[in-house]
Amino acid sequence: MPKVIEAENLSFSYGNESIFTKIGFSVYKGDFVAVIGSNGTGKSTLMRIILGELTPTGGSIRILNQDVEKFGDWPKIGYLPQSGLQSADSFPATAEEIVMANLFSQIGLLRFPKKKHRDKVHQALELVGMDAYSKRMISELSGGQRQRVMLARVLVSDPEIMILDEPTTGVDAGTVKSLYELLSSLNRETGITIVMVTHDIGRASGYVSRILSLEEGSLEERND
Ligand SMILES: Nc1ncnc2c1ncn2[C@@H]1O[C@H](COP(=O)(O)OP(=O)(O)OP(=O)(O)O)[C@@H](O)[C@H]1O
Repeated sequence: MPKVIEAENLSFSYGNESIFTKIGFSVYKGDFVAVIGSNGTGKSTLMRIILGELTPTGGSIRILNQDVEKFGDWPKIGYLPQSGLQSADSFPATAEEIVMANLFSQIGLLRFPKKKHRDKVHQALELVGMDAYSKRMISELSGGQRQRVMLARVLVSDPEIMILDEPTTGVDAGTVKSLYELLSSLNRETGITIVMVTHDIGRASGYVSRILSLEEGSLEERND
């Protein structure tokens, strides 16, 4: 399988605080990778480096065969940041609008969505089991329902790679299971590559194909 993310000798520091040193890993097309590690070991930092939001202090990172600083095809990468919409209590938008917002690069900011865009939004909401809530204000949804809407928002642009930073935060055990099942079936059926930061490896390990562990500045593949 081709490599879709490749890190070599990657180091990162915030000022004098070294977060990791000379780590290396590859993610292959169709992988479902869990990234685990204790609080503060740099998992979110690593995701933000993959996304080109932070510049490494050493080494290189390539995404879809291009150096990340030259990469321009960001619609192919879907990102669900940590605690995406958990605190959006007064956010004045419906579920449908939140998902649609991720299509504006295709629609054009000042144009109106066409039927094909509306259909895509509904398909994405249906995929995560939230189409019945499409007209609901996001502030009127539970934490788990918001997380599903955020996943639909990532999925609507048909990304090749999804980067999910703790997608199950604030989600009850039953919903966690169905979210993992959903991710796993998307991964198997569409071949989408998923990189997911999680603290919940106990439950996630049954669904993911590989586990990368970031501890004390080093990254290792776990085979359990
Ligand atoms: N903008 C920043 N400036 C300085 N230090 C930062 C910044 N962001 C994060 N840090 C520090 O870098 C370290 C790694 O943070 P990061 O958020 O990447 O960890 P994490 O592994 O995702 O943690 P958690 O599991 O708690 O979400 C932490 O010690 C954190 O305090």
